[in-house]
Amino acid sequence: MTAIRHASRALHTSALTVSSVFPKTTTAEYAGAAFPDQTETRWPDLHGLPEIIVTGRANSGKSSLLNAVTGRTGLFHTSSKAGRTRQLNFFRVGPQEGKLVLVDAPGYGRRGRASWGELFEEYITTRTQLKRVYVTFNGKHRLNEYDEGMLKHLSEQMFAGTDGGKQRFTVQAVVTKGDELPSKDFLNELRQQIWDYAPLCLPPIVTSSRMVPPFGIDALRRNIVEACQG
Ligand SMILES: Nc1nc2c(ncn2[C@@H]2O[C@H](COP(=O)(O)OP(=O)(O)OP(=O)(O)O)[C@@H](O)[C@H]2O)c(=O)[nH]1
Ligand SMILES: [Mg+2]
Repeated sequence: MTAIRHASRALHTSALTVSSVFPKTTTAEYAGAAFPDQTETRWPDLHGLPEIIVTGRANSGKSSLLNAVTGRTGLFHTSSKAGRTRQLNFFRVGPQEGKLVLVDAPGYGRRGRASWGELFEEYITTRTQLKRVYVTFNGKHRLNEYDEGMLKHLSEQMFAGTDGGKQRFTVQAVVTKGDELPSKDFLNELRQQIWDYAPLCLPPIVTSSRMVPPFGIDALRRNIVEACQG
């Protein structure tokens, strides 16, 4: 069984191209969830498909971003009220049994909850198929202490538990709500702040899920496919 899983993982990853994962009509389907406050977390078994997870402050536009990435409007539930996503939601993307998995996380910060943070922590420390963590920053706001804490923490966790210093996952910044960015200088400030706290964080991709057509999404799709090839 394990051998079959390894073989199928090799198949999944060898053929990854942007057009094979995200064709004009992208196949994306709900593949399970992991819930906070469980005595033992039950993780969806997705046969080792590569995964990426999207985190960020509550209401920063994570779920809207994933709708844009999959070309949907309501696949990922969104709300103008912070705290809409309350569990880790797994979505398989790509034809047949899927090529990769997108994971939508609850938000952190003043409007987040400790148990959501614990679930995220368990995910990033144990999920071996995790390839890249995407951290979203609302283009209207400066980083706050929660963002700084998350960036520092991810910088440590990237290498945690690996003897030879092998990186367990990479971290990519994404500026959301780019339609509301006050200025280019503000973006440069955000970029600098991110690097101050996470020097290895990949430079921000600027996006807007609200613009028609959405902005920066092709770059993000390419980035996701590249992350999942590794
Ligand atoms: N202006 C603008 N608003 C956006 C954009 N993307 C999302 N929003 C709005 O931001 C709000 C929050 O969006 P969500 O996608 O639910 O944010 P989230 O980070 O998933 O929120 P939680 O799950 O509550 O943490 C909604 O009112 C969205 O319409 C964008 O690109 N531009
Ligand atoms: Mg959400």
